[in-house]
Amino acid sequence: MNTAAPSDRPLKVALLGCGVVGSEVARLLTRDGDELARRIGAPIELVGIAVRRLGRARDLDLPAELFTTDAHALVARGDLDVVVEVIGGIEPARELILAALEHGASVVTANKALLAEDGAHLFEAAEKAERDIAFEAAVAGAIPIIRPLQESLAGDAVQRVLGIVNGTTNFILDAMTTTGAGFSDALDEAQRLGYAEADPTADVEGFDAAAKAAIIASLAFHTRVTIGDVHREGITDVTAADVRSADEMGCVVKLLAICEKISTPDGDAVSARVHPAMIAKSHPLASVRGAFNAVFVESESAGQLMFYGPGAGGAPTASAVLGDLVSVARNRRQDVHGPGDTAHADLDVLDVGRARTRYHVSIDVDDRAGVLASVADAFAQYDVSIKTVRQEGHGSDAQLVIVTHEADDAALAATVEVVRALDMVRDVSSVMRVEGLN
Ligand SMILES: NC(=O)C1=CN([C@@H]2O[C@H](COP(=O)(O)OP(=O)(O)OC[C@H]3O[C@@H](n4cnc5c(N)ncnc54)[C@H](O)[C@@H]3O)[C@@H](O)[C@H]2O)C=CC1
Ligand SMILES: N[C@@H](CC=O)C(=O)O
Ligand code: NA
Repeated sequence: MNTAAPSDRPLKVALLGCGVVGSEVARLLTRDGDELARRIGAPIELVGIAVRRLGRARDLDLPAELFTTDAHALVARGDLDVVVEVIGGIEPARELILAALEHGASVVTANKALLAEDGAHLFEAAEKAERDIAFEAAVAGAIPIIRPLQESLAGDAVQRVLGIVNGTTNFILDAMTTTGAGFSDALDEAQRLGYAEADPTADVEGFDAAAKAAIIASLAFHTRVTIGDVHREGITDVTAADVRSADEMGCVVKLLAICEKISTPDGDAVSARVHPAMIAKSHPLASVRGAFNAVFVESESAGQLMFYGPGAGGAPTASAVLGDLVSVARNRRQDVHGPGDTAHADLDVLDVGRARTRYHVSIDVDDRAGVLASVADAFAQYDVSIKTVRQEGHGSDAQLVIVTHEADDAALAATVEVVRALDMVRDVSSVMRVEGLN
């Protein structure tokens, strides 16, 4: 175990993974090593890079001896100060991080999937080893959001966080909205640009955003939220018609992560959900384009804050990784460690049915007398109040487009079931939540 407090000796760093993010970290670490050493107060030495295959053409000017396929042996050297994990996925990333901490290294990771599934275990291991685990890159790429939640807002009471936290899906929805691009062409381009996860299902089905929502909710509300607690819907069912309807209402469609603290008769609880939503063009999140991300935080004393910037891609993510590297290396040098985990609030996580928002519902109907009254009755049955209703098309193309006032998710879901069963209703073709509209 590396117990020595390094004062002037070089800090030894190992890199696990040399893909989109890892290769950019290695490149910047090599190029800017002297400047980073001045910022840390000690030289840094990249002592090893774990890769899956040796000999792959990598555009890096580094000696071949640095590369190894034995990541386990690398983290077990016993003389490392910092291990940077950018392999991704659950295993072997988890066992490598735990071994790194056990051998006395602090850890920097971009691995939201692992943090959202088993963060508690990693934080506990870091605490026991008296080392840091830093993960700014895990949420919203280059945007500083982890540190603001952990430190800058530590004296405030965060009430709600609304974010666009997945670059790939924002890139796809933006392309569908602005150029009319098809879903799969836009996804191919996002993959080519290095935004997508190794398996892009994680992006388009909302798993990546749900992992980030779990991390945000845990930090914002000082509690434990795992990915399994987050209601998740992806963007694969969003159609060109949804995008058009949103536009007609003065909205755009975005994949949102929404984390809220909710008062219940039994005390405070949290809710975390990820789903596509129509958001008013006047809302600051509506203007987030391409692979950019933004996180909108509402807190008691600060009011509204927005954090905005590049949310994905090799260089932006490497920026966050290197920021963490400097920070944990400074701590190593002084033999101290950072704030660690605060999950003392121990709040219940509410089912999505308890979340309240507004809805846009498109219903394909028979164009005949009484249909509007029957549909309105179904909404009234569950106390879902209608704000606007309009009819589009005629005859076999008739459609009712309803926008509701705020209602419980469970009440809306029950209403939709009843509407779907009406014999004048051919289909409920789209149900989408609406945010940020007055
Ligand atoms: N690409 C992006 O924009 C962002 C990625 N992240 C996260 O950063 C991490 C890395 O992502 P990318 O670089 O995009 O993925 P990537 O798939 O390009 O790179 C991962 C690399 O790890 C290597 N690898 C897999 N198993 C290994 C093992 N056992 N030993 C050594 N190397 C191994 C793979 O061969 C690959 O080269 C993931 O956790 C991802 O979620 C976070 C923010 C943004
Ligand atoms: N695949 C992710 C990468 C960053 O976290 C995304 O698209 O946002
Ligand atoms: Na970040």
